[in-house]
Amino acid sequence: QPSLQQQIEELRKTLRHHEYLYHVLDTPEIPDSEYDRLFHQLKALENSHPEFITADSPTQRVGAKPLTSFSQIKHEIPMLSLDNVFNDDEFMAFVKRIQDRLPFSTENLTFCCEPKLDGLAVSILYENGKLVRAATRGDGQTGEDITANVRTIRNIPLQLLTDNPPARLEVRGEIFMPHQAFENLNEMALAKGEKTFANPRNAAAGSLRQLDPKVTRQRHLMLNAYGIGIAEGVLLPDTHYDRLQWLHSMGIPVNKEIELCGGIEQVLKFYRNIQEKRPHLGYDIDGTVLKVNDIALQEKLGFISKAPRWAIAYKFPAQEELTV
Ligand SMILES: Cc1ccc2cc(C(N)=O)cc(O)c2n1
Repeated sequence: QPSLQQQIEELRKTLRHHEYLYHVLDTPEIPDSEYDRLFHQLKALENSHPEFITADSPTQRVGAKPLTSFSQIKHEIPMLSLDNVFNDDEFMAFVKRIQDRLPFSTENLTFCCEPKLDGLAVSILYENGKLVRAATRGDGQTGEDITANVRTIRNIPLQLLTDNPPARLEVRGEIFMPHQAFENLNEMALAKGEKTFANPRNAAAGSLRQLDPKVTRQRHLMLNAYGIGIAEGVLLPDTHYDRLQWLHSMGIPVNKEIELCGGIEQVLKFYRNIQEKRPHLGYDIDGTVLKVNDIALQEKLGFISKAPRWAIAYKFPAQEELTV
């Protein structure tokens, strides 16, 4: 007969596994009713033995009580924004500037290409695999502490799914509100005579800046990771794409449209392909993000005053207000 603590730990492990399957892989193996049964079993055990409750338990997603204000967080590594291009020629000029700065002829530079989600950039810090802090990008140097709100977002793991987590790992990503959640939110707001949001990005921003996590929890936000900031006690893969796959393997959600493109033609093909898919992705994007895949090259290229030399956002032409 396993001890009470073993039963609790076993239930937590099972629930984390099913959260990962459902929220990150989109491949649930049990019906929601079974997940709820396990969740309530854990909740009951923890309620009858509160001394065993830990902050990283799946039951601890919603913060205790609302905050009265947000504290500030200084980013140890600045969160920079991206330079933009708006047509093929400008993109090709971007690539040429890169090639002029790299010694060898880089005819076929490999780019890691992804849709540019239209949400809010955040920083999420894991220490020894446990989510300890989350912050908005803010002005790039200082952001707001939104840890309690981020903990309520279902596809963000409270604990990394790995047996040997890095001492410190800062995940950077975009938090967004899918179209379905946005429509439901505005429908309910209308029904209650409350104000509606103009677009999913504003709705996500408003939902993250809630002082009461119980409100944030109802907003069905999602994260897609796009990079790594602080990384201590771990040897990172040496390409951007492999780093994203590594995050994904530990339970961090990554956008499934991301792919590697060798050379300008393939990148432009990716851009047009995402533009075609845009109307039915189920969430707002405002372009693509194209990054030199090789980390050593990224480091060689460095940053211009405010943005990396090694990455560019190739935006879509401005569209009349998105009718979601
Ligand atoms: C470096 C950087 C900065 C902002 C970003 C923003 C997005 C985005 N909005 O999806 C994706 C990225 O790969 C980004 N990468």
